[in-house]
Amino acid sequence: MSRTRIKICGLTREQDVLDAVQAGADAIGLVFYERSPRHVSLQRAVELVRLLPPFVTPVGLFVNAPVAQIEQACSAIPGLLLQYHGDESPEDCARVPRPWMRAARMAPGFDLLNFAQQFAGAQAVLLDTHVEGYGGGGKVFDWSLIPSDVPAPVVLSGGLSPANVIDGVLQVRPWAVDVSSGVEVSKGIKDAALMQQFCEAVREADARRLEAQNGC
Ligand SMILES: O=C(O)c1ccccc1N[C@@H]1O[C@H](COP(=O)(O)O)[C@@H](O)[C@H]1O
Repeated sequence: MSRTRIKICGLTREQDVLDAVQAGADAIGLVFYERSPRHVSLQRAVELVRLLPPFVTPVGLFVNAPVAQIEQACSAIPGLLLQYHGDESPEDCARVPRPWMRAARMAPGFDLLNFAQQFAGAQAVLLDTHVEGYGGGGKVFDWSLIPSDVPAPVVLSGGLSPANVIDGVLQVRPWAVDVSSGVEVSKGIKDAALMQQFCEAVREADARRLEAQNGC
């Protein structure tokens, strides 16, 4: 069993990046969507990424962005993983030759298997709750909507917090979890203790999975 990877999204401040790394984040998310309260400029993103140690991945979140903007971000931030969180088509997602994942907006009736097949070039599908706007709404969706045979690594997202992430990991068994609102004091301002609790809860869930697997 591989441990559950952790992405903390929507970082805007140096101290939050340091605290996220200290807590054990595997990836940090930088929101390049101008309408988000967590939006960062490219210059700011570059400053934040400079604080990352090796093996912590910067993720750039885009919503229907022009290709030139994505290319500019990729040139400025080597190693940027792209998160497409809008209405991008599979062709849109493949335009910039970088690893990418595509967000699915989960709601009753949504055909996730078909979606994952359409976006077969993705490194992962990120499952977020269907909310007004595009995401970061802090709302949980019904995890029973997720089929057991999604043909791509799953990143579970949408309203996760230290209080519910153990259940999420045990029920969904995702490749990774992604959190934003659930570790914030206000939009774009993270809380060190909440990030720590979130990462500890994921470790606890992994330990319980391992125990169950070993029949303890
Ligand atoms: O964070 C945002 O403001 C945002 C804006 C537009 C699209 C996605 C956004 N955030 C992503 O939404 C999910 C769920 O976030 P939350 O934990 O429910 O707040 C997550 O992947 C964020 O990266």
